[in-house]
Amino acid sequence: MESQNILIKNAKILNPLGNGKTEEKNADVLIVEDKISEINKEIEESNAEKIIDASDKILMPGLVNTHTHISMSLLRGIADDLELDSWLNDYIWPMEAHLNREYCYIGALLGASEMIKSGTTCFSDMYFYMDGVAQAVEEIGMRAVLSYGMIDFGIKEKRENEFKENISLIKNHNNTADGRITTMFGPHSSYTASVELLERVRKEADRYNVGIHIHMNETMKEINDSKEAHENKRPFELLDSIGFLNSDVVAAHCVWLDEKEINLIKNNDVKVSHNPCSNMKLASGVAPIGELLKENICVSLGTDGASSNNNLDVFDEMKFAALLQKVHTLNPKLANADEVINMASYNGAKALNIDAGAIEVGKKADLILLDTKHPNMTPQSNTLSSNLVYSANGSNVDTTICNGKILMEGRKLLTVDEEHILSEAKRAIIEMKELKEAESE
Ligand SMILES: CSC[C@H]1O[C@@H](n2cnc3c(O)ncnc32)[C@H](O)[C@@H]1O
Ligand SMILES: [Zn+2]
Repeated sequence: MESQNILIKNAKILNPLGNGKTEEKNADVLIVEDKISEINKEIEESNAEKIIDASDKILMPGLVNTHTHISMSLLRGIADDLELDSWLNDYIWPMEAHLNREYCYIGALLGASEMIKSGTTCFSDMYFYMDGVAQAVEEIGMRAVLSYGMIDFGIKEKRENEFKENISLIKNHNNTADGRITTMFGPHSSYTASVELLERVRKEADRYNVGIHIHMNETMKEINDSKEAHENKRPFELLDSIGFLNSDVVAAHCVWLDEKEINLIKNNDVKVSHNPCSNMKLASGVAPIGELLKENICVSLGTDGASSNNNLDVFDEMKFAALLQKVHTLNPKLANADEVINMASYNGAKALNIDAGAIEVGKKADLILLDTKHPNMTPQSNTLSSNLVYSANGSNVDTTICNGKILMEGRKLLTVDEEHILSEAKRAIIEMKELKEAESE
């Protein structure tokens, strides 16, 4: 993709400050190569090859989705209204047995298209055939942190294979695609990965200087099973006992936490990815976000896969994050719009160790423009945060820019053929269903 200087004129800017607050200003923003190079009242037009008139638009950082299984977009709607255990064991894993590199590549293009169209510029993914996912990310132009989902169920040969897969992902793709792709280790959870696997993940993550992406404390069953299997230790206590916890760990879900585990998260600076839609849909529970924020723990937002959500729209996730805490605690002040905007941008970037998530000179130019000329964005609320969290949805996003390149403008995807992706995705899921049918005959 060609690099061009982009000048965004007359934008209403919403900038997360990282302390749970936001600032609003009217200014022009100049993008040079992959970075924001100037923010000023009036920037000279001759500085730019491309000018975007943002008079009726809100400019904010691209959203960061810190927990996805992007290729699961193919499995959207195949199993609804189930709790996690049955959903995974009876429906998802039997279907995933028929995945291959090509399907994961197509699923990733489908998921990435949906994300770009709803304002997400970066996601953290844990799945299979990650080489195919990396190819999709490279082509479509998003930023992503990729991990291979490691499951050994205590089987040594399986464990060796999981390390081979994740280490080859790191060797082939860490810091590639102009720095847009980085990698992590992805042990699925402490109920599917053995202690031996988790201990080695810590060592290898230190050796390769990459982070760790893991599901944690998602259901009450998980806590009970952990206590039974590991001398009364809850999942975070187990990970603490093997020296696993550190500031490079992104823990998805964190629904069922006791006080001791919240202290472990805080003291080890573990990053929490909150997934309210998935937690509600799988009836997993309500994460104690108020307690985490009180302890200044870095909470970001994730959609989880499109099969437990059932979309990848982080605007939905913001709204549900705010509403769920209010109805659960009967406190309308909890998870306010500013806090939620910070979770979806600044905190997500911090969790994934990427230099984006805010509109500041020197940051990566990962930015989105929302069109305010829509009935649901009119009249404008008292604050831009209120508009964006409570009124907006992903289809209000007009323009998506990642690493200084325009990926969508006027709602048209520029780097890929959307029609082709949709038809390929339909073909892939039909083929997978046929393979599954043939197997059960
Ligand atoms: C080993 S790759 C990732 C693995 O995780 C499965 N998955 C998707 N959503 C969830 C969830 O909410 N909890 C646990 N596991 C989940 C996905 O289907 C893959 O098998
Ligand atoms: Zn998940």
